Amino acid sequence: MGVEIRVDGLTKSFGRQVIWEDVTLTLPAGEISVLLGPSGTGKSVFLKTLVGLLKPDRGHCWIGDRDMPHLREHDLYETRKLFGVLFQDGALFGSMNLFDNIAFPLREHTKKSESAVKKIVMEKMEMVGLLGAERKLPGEISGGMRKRAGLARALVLDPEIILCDEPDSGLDPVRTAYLNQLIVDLNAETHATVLIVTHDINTARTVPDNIGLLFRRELVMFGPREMLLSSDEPVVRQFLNARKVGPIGMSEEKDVSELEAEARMGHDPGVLPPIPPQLMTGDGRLRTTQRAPGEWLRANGIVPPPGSFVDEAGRNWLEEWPRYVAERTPVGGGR
Ligand SMILES: Nc1ncnc2c1ncn2[C@@H]1O[C@H](COP(=O)(O)OP(=O)(O)OP(=O)(O)O)[C@@H](O)[C@H]1O
Repeated sequence: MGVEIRVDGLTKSFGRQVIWEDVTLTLPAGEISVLLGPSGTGKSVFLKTLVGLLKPDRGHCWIGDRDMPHLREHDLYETRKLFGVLFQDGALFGSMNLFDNIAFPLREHTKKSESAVKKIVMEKMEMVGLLGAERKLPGEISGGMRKRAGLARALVLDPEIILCDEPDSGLDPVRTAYLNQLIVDLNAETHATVLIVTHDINTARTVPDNIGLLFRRELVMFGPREMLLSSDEPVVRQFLNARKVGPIGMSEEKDVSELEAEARMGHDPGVLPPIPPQLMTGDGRLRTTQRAPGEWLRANGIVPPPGSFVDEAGRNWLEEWPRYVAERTPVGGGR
């Protein structure tokens, strides 16, 4: 079962450059969260700080009763084993074939026999669709395959927490859809707590239980997917709807004159598009952390935009949900 991560008052700077200040949020155990933000707002720095690769200036990051920034080297090393991290470029060793790359954490952190290592590596390679590519070098395969190999490597220690830094960058939309499905299925199976950094708005809108947005050195908002998808907050609205109108400009933020010009031109943020149904497991199983469509909106008295929760096949999930749940029991609970 995944673990909760509580981030409290986290602040990070490099020299005089403050990256973000006073970030406070809770990543609920077993849920999928997405972190968004314009380029350079420190999303990768945030992931590296969570896993203890970077030290914050101040603040806490609690994994259970362990506060990552304040652990001694040995405890930090041990706690890191709870994490599986998919770095932006897959971070594979160029001189090792895929099998050895994926086996690396097992050989490094466990005393498993080579036959046990082989069994786990092959299982994870099958999971990400890489069987048959064991002997290939990272330089001989496509970017999408490298991502999947990076993901397989992140999974070999059966992590409680999975951090993915732009898993979809450089992937075509079809491969992105497959990877998103893989992450949702994995989460259902293992109950790992997942945090994904992405620029892909479709991923952000459909995959997570929660969404957070970094902008202007702070966490503007973090909460349930439906809360951000129905938010009036200009930055959140602009980002989640990929619009030009709003506070975010080409070089991070627009200045006052640009915003005044937009106002004079009569640009308005427009109507909210329909809220899409959340991506569910590939084989129709129910995740234990899955919330009912529209649950957060109903609890907060918000009427969703017309057409919300209708999928590509025209099914309305607000109506389908009770029957769907009645036919299923939640899946997983892996460990
Ligand atoms: N080790 C480091 N030393 C100094 N500055 C750093 C270091 N790592 C990151 N930075 C700076 O921190 C800022 C945030 O970088 P980061 O890569 O986290 O942004 P990001 O939001 O992930 O961007 P993108 O979406 O483009 O990947 C950048 O200005 C970067 O130059």
